[in-house]
Amino acid sequence: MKTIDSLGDLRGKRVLVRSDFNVPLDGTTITDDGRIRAALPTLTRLTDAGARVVVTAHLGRPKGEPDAKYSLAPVAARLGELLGHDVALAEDVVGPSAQKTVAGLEDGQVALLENVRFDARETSKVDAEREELAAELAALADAFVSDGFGVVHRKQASVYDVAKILPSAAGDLVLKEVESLSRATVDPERPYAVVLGGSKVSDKLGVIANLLTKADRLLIGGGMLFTFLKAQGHPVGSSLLEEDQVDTVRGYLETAAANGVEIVLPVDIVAADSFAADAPHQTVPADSIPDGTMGLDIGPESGALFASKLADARTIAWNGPMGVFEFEAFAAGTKTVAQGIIDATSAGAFSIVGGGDSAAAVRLLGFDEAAFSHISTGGGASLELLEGKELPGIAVLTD
Ligand SMILES: Nc1ncnc2c1ncn2[C@@H]1O[C@H](COP(=O)(O)OP(=O)(O)OP(=O)(O)O)[C@@H](O)[C@H]1O
Ligand SMILES: O=C(O)[C@H](O)COP(=O)(O)O
Repeated sequence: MKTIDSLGDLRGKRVLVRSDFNVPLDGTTITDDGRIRAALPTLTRLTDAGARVVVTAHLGRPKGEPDAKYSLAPVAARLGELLGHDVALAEDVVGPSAQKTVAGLEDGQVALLENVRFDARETSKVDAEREELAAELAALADAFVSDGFGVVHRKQASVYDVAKILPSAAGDLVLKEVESLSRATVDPERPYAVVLGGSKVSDKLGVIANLLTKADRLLIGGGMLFTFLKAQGHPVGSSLLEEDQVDTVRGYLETAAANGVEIVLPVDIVAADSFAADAPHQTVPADSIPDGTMGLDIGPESGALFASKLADARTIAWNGPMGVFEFEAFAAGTKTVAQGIIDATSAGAFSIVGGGDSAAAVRLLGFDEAAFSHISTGGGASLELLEGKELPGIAVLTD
């Protein structure tokens, strides 16, 4: 991959940086700023070099038009605090405000463009539409640095197309992530265990087919476990479910059995009456979730089972919390798995935590980040790398 050094002397140059600032928010309060902090090395390196830094990023999944709920204003404020000087936020993506903000930048200053997904062309499946937005972004800069590792699996204008127009390089975060994750993709030490959870079920079910050819054990928790339970013929109440994936998942179970890959499913579930922090709840066997209740965490027996399957692993990748860890009552499964991974790491395993929410869970639940071998800022991106896929936002930076 091309590095920032390859861009030459950047003093006085306008450098467009794609960062991943898709941080968890509670209203306008950032509940975990890990992704912003992870972006700082590249940003300060560029400002130290005298560049005029223009950052583009997304937040959430707005519908291709401005939506105040997804404004990057809280991010601009936090970034300014962390950098120690104000970060101007343009009111639009590439319009008059963006152009004026960039024109006002001095050497060594940083500005942020408003949520790039406020422009429908960013995520368009039509090449020409993305290319048009990429050209407008490129017109704001002299060079491009791709540093939003969490989004390099997206073939989007600010990630992929713009890199084809400007002299481009991978930022330090992207380089570090790719190097660390390669320990799990290039000849991993075995047993290799992958723990999957979270709520982006449709995104993540697809990765299982590929992981079945790479990992020795797959531990399934979080929102996707219910599609597995359903595939085994069990009731799941009103839990998260991808009904149209049930047959596919049944196929995964068969393939795993035929290939000698162990799929470990929870044996008990914490089922709640509703999706709320104070919802009445009970622990029930995984094969009999009562009607009208929803599974919001794996149960204690499952936690112990998962920990035992991690204890002798030599490589571990974890993506997605085991339950709704944001609510204290449903955080135990995620805590037990995090502790299991930490114990295995102390015993010599190489461990990767992937996913904005998983990394946030580790910090919010009070675990020491240094107790894991690598905490990735990427969710889908780290998973796709683990699957062995070529990521568009990486491929485009390769000579
Ligand atoms: N059983 C469940 N039902 C509903 N939501 C769940 C369940 N288990 C976990 N979650 C939710 O999953 C969310 C995290 O899922 P996600 O797939 O986004 O994780 P991630 O891969 O770490 O993050 P990202 O893809 O954003 O980097 C958390 O907010 C958590 O509350
Ligand atoms: O949170 C993430 O995983 C990245 O920021 C990508 O977001 P997306 O899944 O909405 O493309």
